Amino acid sequence: MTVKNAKIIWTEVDEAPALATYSLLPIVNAFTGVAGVPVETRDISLSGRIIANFPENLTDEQKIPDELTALGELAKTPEANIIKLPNISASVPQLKAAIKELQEKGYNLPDYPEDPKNEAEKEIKARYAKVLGSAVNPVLREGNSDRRAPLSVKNYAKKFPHSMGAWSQDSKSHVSTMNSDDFRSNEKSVTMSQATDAKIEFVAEDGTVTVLKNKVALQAGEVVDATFMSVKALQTFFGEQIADAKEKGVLFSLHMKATMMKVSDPKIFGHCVKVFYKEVIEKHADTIKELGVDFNNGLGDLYAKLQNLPEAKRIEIENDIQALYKSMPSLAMVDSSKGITNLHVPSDVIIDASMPAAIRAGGKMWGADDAEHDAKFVIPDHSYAPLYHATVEHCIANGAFDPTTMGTVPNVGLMAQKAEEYGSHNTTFEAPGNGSIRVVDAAGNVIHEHKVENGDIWRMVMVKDAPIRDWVKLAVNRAKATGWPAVFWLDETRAHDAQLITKVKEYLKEHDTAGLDIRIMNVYDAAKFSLERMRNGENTISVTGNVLRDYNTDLFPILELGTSAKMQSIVPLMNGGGLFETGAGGSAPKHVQQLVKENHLRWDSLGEFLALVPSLEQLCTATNNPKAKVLADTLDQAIGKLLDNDKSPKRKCGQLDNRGSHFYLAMYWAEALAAQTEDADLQAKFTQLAKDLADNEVKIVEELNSVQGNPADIGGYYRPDFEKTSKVMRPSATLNAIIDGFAA
Ligand SMILES: NC(=O)C1=CN([C@@H]2O[C@H](COP(=O)(O)OP(=O)(O)OC[C@H]3O[C@@H](n4cnc5c(N)ncnc54)[C@H](OP(=O)(O)O)[C@@H]3O)[C@@H](O)[C@H]2O)C=CC1
Ligand SMILES: O=C(O)CCC(=O)C(=O)O
Ligand SMILES: [Mg+2]
Repeated sequence: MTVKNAKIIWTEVDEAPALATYSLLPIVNAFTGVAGVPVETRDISLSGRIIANFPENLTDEQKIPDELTALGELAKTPEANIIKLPNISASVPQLKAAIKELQEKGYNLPDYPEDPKNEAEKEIKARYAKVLGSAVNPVLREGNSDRRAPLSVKNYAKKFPHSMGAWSQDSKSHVSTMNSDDFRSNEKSVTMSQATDAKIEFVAEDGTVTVLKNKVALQAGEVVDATFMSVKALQTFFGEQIADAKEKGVLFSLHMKATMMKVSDPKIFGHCVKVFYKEVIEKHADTIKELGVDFNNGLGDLYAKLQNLPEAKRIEIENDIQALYKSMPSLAMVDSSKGITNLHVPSDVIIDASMPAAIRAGGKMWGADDAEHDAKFVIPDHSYAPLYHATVEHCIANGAFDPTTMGTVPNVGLMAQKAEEYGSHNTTFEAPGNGSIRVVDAAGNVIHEHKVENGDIWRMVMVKDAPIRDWVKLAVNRAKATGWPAVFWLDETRAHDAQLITKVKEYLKEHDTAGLDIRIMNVYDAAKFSLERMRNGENTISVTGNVLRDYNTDLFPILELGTSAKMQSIVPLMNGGGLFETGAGGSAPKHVQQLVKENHLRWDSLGEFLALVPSLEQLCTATNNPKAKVLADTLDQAIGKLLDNDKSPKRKCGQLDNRGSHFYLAMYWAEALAAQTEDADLQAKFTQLAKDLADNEVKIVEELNSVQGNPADIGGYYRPDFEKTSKVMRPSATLNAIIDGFAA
């Protein structure tokens, strides 16, 4: 069946993947163009989304339509064929920086009102809230996730193993987590027997009722949880962990997901900053209040606002901060040369990437002395901390993993329709006082109720029935396709998981599971089981909820492949169609800094290459265009050759980088198209291109590599200048002439 308007949508995003697109997309367009495969771009970058939300302030030329909302709608239809590159999930400091850059570029945008004073400012803040945090992925993810390392990629890691830091059996590194009064222990969960419109209310101690959320539509069969983090317990926990890190002589580090959990986690982060810097904050309480410092934005917010003080006062506070460090444990650093600590910005240390990086490095993080040290990894809530606890424990006992012999742990993740915690932004609240917070159905029955204290972080979390059923199906399919054990990481002693286990058992009955090894294990046991098998070279599918989907798909690939950029990430959409995510990593801000400094971009576009294959296959089916299938098959061969010949970008300036790897992909792809005989027309067209690229290989690589070593001007960070960036990302006149000539 052909699908109307079928085309491939390539998303324009931020930072390193956006820069890579400047080089890669002209090549992709040239190849798809001659095969009649339509590829269109949509701007869902942070700056693009900001611009789209304030049309009335802008000139016609500056305006951008709301592409994200349109793509969100598209993702609910069978036509969807979206290649989704990683984008910035902005913290408040990043959002403010992006607004400032746009203002300087002549966009008449309002400042971000941190503390709105009137209705107009409240409205502006609400509009900016739409682009804050993880605002893109949950909108597009209308399906569950299938992330894995293709065999060719696994073989590449075996042939060209990445470095792994050594683990010592004397390592003092460890995970610290709460054991009571956190989200995990306070959780209550039910499965709705019928649909209702629920309300969330705060009932003060004097009985006054305040509505926190007027209407939450709940479906029959939906799993609905409520829980809270006690702020008193959290503060006590932070105090204890700071003292313990000092006593054990390890770095203190905090690992949160303040980007995706944009309401709860910045608050938890803020409490940690306030406990760590308590002495200074108390001593200068009046000044800090006057400055309007918001510690949820990190210590960096204090440093930024100190600039508004008279010099003597500023220096006094800065000196007090330095003096405080003498009595505190050393902090893990993000950039020791610039004095940026783990507690400076809530989006610098993001747990899914930060914990695997530390584990890969032998359980170490960087200290202020620019050396690696053992660390305390603080992960306050204990729902998912056992994953890292088990991994650290396993590595201390058994040493680092060996990429040449280890097995693989792919993931089937429950993600669709804003599943679980990652969809809870609109239903997370700070308790406005002492009392209780309750969820009440349309008939007035209480679904959940918790006694809370002022400032406690309460949230309601939902997952719908249809995504759960689809997730079980996907897990069974993957187990059948591989013959590997599939483990549902669910804990019968956790309220939410107990509801899910009932459903999983029910939905498994819908499939023929004879001969399959399907298990249900809690997080710690599942991690231990998978790690042990992985060490023995055995493969185990992890079937998890949304948070562990995120954590596992960075942790295991970073250990197995050195980076999650080499993952294949497919989201079969529930209404048909596909979302093809590129890798499982982020937008790598460090890579942009390197490009700007020395014109070397080490971003690996393998994720983009891998995403394009199933996207082309889907387009072939949707449009009945067999040429798209030929493109897909030959691209797959080209990727294999690229890996085999190790033409992936290297890390150091002067070596082959992102641009050079794109050249090799083009050459190998053209060669494969020239060699195939299925489509004579494509064969004829690509034979000359393959020859032109091969004949000029030395010259092109020389042109691409010789520009490196000097600063590169891309005319912006959040909204780089198109012309300047094109020039930087397409520096080979020879390659450009060949590709543009072919496309013409
Ligand atoms: N799907 C999405 O949209 C996602 C978006 N994000 C966003 O990305 C930003 C950065 O997040 P962060 O947690 O630092 O994670 P990143 O994955 O961006 O960075 C961690 C490190 O991973 C390595 N890496 C990741 N992708 C690649 C690649 N394609 N090629 C080579 N190396 C790669 C780099 O390591 P090295 O230094 O060794 O080169 C990089 O510095 C944030 O704004 C975050 O919100 C994060 C995750 C997913
Ligand atoms: O949306 C985000 O902020 C990050 C997504 C992410 O880390 C993931 O899906 O792996
Ligand atoms: Mg992630």
